[in-house]
Amino acid sequence: MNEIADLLIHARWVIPVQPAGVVLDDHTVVVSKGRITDILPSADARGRLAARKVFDLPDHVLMPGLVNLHTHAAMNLMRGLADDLPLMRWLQEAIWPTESRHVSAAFVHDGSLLAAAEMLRGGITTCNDMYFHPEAAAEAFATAGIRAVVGIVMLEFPTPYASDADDYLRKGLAARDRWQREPLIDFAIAPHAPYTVSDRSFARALALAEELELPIHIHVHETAGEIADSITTHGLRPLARLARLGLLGENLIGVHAVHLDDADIELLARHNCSVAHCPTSNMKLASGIAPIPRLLEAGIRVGLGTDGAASNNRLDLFQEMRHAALLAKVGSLDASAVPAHAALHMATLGGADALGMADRIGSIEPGKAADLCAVDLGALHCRPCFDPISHLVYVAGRENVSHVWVNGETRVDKGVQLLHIRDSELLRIASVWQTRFGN
Ligand SMILES: CSC[C@H]1O[C@@H](n2cnc3c(O)ncnc32)[C@H](O)[C@@H]1O
Ligand SMILES: [Zn+2]
Repeated sequence: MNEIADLLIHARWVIPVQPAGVVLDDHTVVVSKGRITDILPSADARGRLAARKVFDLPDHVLMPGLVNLHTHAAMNLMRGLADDLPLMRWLQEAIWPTESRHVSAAFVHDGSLLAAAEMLRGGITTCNDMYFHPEAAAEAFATAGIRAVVGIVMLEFPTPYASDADDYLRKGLAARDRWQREPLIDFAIAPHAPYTVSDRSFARALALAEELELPIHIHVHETAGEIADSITTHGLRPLARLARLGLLGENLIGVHAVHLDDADIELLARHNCSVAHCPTSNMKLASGIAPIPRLLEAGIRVGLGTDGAASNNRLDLFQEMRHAALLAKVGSLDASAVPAHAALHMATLGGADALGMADRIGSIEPGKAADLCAVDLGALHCRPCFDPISHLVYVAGRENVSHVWVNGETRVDKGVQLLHIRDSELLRIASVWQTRFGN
């Protein structure tokens, strides 16, 4: 007699992502104790296997949960506050002054909870976050039941959260100690950017990342101005400076990486760094077009990020997949650049690999965590469907996400509100902050 599984998910198509480009017709994914235990034809599974819960998804793709490789979740509370500005004016004239007035542990908790709900409903099961008060973000992510890598953030200048670089690290490490036993929460060292962190503080960040075996999550080469300023101040481009400081390595996730010359790409490849590509944020802040086809050609691992809701303004990885594919084509004048399967890989296994989590998440393979997303392609705008991978990138949107599971737990069912947090409560939280912002 077979053991009873926890979940059986029968889907019209299963797209495991690994092996690349494979689409399994009418397959079933079996889940027990939070892990994927088998993937087999539904004709073999039906009638032979039993489970506590069975999902029949006759018009759906079942795919790995999406990995948001770069976000500032709490910035959901600043969505639409400052649009149509370039990065440095956006930060210096609008965002940093607002953050210094409003950011608190409560702000970060509430904003991160709203962001987690938005992400889960859009099929995102893991996020790599960078923001103040990581202890409050971790609490919100744990409550929402999203997998998260929480940044131990670090800046040189004082904010209401911390007084100097050492204080940021001390507080971030205390958050890590407190949340270390929570299975969905991991940590990274997150120095904000080369232009806000000193050589001395980078040395401390590196020592900690090495000692604790943590990823390093940093904005880098986002604008042309950042590079010119670094040459003036340090006599080096930012990536060359980070290389000299010993920061470049397989655990480094460089966010944006828009303005790269051949030597920068060679540095990233030689040190086996990865890149978080944020196409929508790069367009909205007019930062530029990241040379993703050249990075992929050089063997650099690339994942996709939304950035925060104040520079995107959606936490929507379906949008990022589409923008990544389209922007690569227009940037290289090559219609074959970043085909649909490459965009899907970046949004799943590429992000997992960058986080050092490819053994746990990012694809549908036996032994991995059951972080899964079902997309209903039964709608009129998705028919006919000749290639479900093409439809995921070029046709479907987050509104077509019907089900989401994290570690085998159902978080979203039939696209309706999160199962364990009421929309009415989330809307109440959003309106409290809107009032505090004076609107
Ligand atoms: C220290 S917490 C993170 C810090 O980063 C700011 N931020 C948000 N988006 C960007 C971006 O695209 N480039 C640089 N910095 C960014 C955010 O407002 C926080 O201050
Ligand atoms: Zn960012």
